[in-house]
Amino acid sequence: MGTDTRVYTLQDIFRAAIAGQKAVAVWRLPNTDTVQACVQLGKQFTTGQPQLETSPFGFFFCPFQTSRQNQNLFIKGDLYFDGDDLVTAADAPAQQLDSFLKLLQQEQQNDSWHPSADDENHTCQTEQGFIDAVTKAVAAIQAEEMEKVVLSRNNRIQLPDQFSPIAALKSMAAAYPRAFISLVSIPGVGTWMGASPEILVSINEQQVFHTMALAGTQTAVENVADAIWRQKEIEEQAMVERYILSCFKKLRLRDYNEVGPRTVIAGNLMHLRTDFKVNLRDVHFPTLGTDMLELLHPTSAVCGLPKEPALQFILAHEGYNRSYYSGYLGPVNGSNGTHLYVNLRCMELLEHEAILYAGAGITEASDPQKEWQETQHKMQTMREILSIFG
Ligand SMILES: C=C(O[C@H]1C=CC=C(C(=O)O)[C@@H]1O)C(=O)O
Repeated sequence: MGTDTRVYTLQDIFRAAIAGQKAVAVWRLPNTDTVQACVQLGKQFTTGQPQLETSPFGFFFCPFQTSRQNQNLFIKGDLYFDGDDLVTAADAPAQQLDSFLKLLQQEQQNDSWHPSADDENHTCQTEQGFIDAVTKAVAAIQAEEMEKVVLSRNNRIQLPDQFSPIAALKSMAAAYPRAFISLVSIPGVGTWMGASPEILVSINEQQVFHTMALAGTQTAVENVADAIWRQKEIEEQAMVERYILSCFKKLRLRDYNEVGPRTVIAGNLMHLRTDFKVNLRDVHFPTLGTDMLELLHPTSAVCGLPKEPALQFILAHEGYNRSYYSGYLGPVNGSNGTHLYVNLRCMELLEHEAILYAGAGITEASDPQKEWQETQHKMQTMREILSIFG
């Protein structure tokens, strides 16, 4: 790896990536201050099932369900920005690196992004459509076709004239210190930003594997110790826990540490969360990250339980393509390890509009109107950021 001694800002790097038609990912891990970024110089982004242990450094961006249109993507870290320095990978293609550095030095002024294509993918469900789907889901659960299903929707809103992706990212980082903050922009694919509260799979520098069961939602109270949870949310979260435990069981892994459920804050909301950790050095299970990722996604926090009937219900009744919402994203084999988060509390950027995404866990005790309200509250996480631009 080589280090360019000139001082660049995150904005310089993002703008150069957009001007040069490069894929770029920017992220900030929870409870840290450093905003990191990586840029891929080549044009091949599609990848198969992520293999975490053997992957080069980069950033995965994977959909809820893979299809021809929504593939697993990988932004290889040809260039890495750690908040101060720009570092080049030893195998970065020399010619493309040269052109990129020229673009950087020219100081691009344009605050744009690789827009998502404005197609039928972005049809939005009406309030009545969502409520009808929830009503059908409750009936299907009562008929014992499944125990839980997560139904979601999207909503298009006009982007403010002054909108800037890097300014929005910085606002997210300041507003949501406990969230995983991200901005991903890929030519021909689109641009997504979000503030996720949910780890899917993470492996830190000490080789500690971490996943979590996050579910149950209510608006935040000042003191989390005062939070009172209804039976509905307790059961909803317990199902996610049960699902994670079933994945450990499939891998015959018994040596995990479980803490929770406890109440956690996520922006304007609170959730119930149970953390599961495994010391990979103790269990001698080097592929646990890859194996769990394959088993976990999509978890019952975004799909349902049992997984298959819940998935079929979603595909039949949601009425739109989730695309990369409720997929997963994050850096792999970086200086802080591998950190894949569920793509929640997010939005997709078209040229002049943002598409906000949110879902809610439906159980037999769900009230359709309340579930609609819950998706409104979840969309507030991104609305809040857009409102900063007036
Ligand atoms: C599906 C979403 O949230 C999940 C994560 C936490 C709580 C959830 C819930 O209470 O329904 C969802 O399972 C979303 O934010 O779009």
